Amino acid sequence: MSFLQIRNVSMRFGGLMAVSDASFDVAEGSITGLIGPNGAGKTTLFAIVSGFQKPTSGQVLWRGAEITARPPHVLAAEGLSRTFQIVQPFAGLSVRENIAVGAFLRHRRRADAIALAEQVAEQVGLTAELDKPAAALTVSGRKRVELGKALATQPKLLLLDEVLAGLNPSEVRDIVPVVRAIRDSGVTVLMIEHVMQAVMNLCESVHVLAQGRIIASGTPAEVVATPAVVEAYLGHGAASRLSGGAHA
Ligand SMILES: Nc1ncnc2c1ncn2[C@@H]1O[C@H](COP(=O)(O)OP(=O)(O)OP(=O)(O)O)[C@@H](O)[C@H]1O
Repeated sequence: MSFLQIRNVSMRFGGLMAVSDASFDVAEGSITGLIGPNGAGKTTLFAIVSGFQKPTSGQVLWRGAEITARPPHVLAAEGLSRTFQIVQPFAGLSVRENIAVGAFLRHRRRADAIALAEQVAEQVGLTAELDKPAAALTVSGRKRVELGKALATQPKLLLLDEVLAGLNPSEVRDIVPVVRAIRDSGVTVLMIEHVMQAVMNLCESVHVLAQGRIIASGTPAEVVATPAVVEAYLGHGAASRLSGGAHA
């Protein structure tokens, strides 16, 4: 049985099919990538999987049970959490308190939530920043807080929406092992990512969305060598131009 199954999911906004008949599976214990050009429908698909949006049609199954349109807080309690592309820490709260917001899902007592937050802060490399106001952190620090907040809900499946966007190459190199360690601790990861260096390093399998459709699935090396993927990113005819088969 697949851990997560996305079955023929479509999402229409007026005349626009943001996601069109998308199907793919995520294996338990994997780091799976979801890539594609801007506007391909990746965030919309995440919103559907995490219960923030109800698809026009199709189903999401998790551990064999249908979870389509189950509310986000119910899914979080069941072990499915997500991060957001635009990170918005609670500005008046410290890093410790921000991460504890996630931990309160599992603990009623403040002391317990804070203890879990401190444990998670170590996992995401924020121990030295625990007392700082979250708003005082760099982009990279705020991304770690967002990751920590989701991790503090103790997910079994973690959806990461562009955690590496806006980071410089050395910051990306620093976060890649953090994501890998999260998976190694038993959390299945599905990540939207534009930073291909990280996708190549981290993901065992990748699904490519373009104009709402899954156009390729495979290992990172397989999908980047797929002509349809090259064309989705670089335009019609790009694949044959790159391989020297035609002249622009
Ligand atoms: N609530 C909405 N109402 C109308 N159109 C929407 C809505 N949400 C997304 N869209 C449209 O759906 C399409 C897919 O958007 P989505 O944000 O899912 O793409 P994406 O692949 O995540 O893009 P990016 O990589 O730029 O974040 C876009 O054309 C977007 O404008």
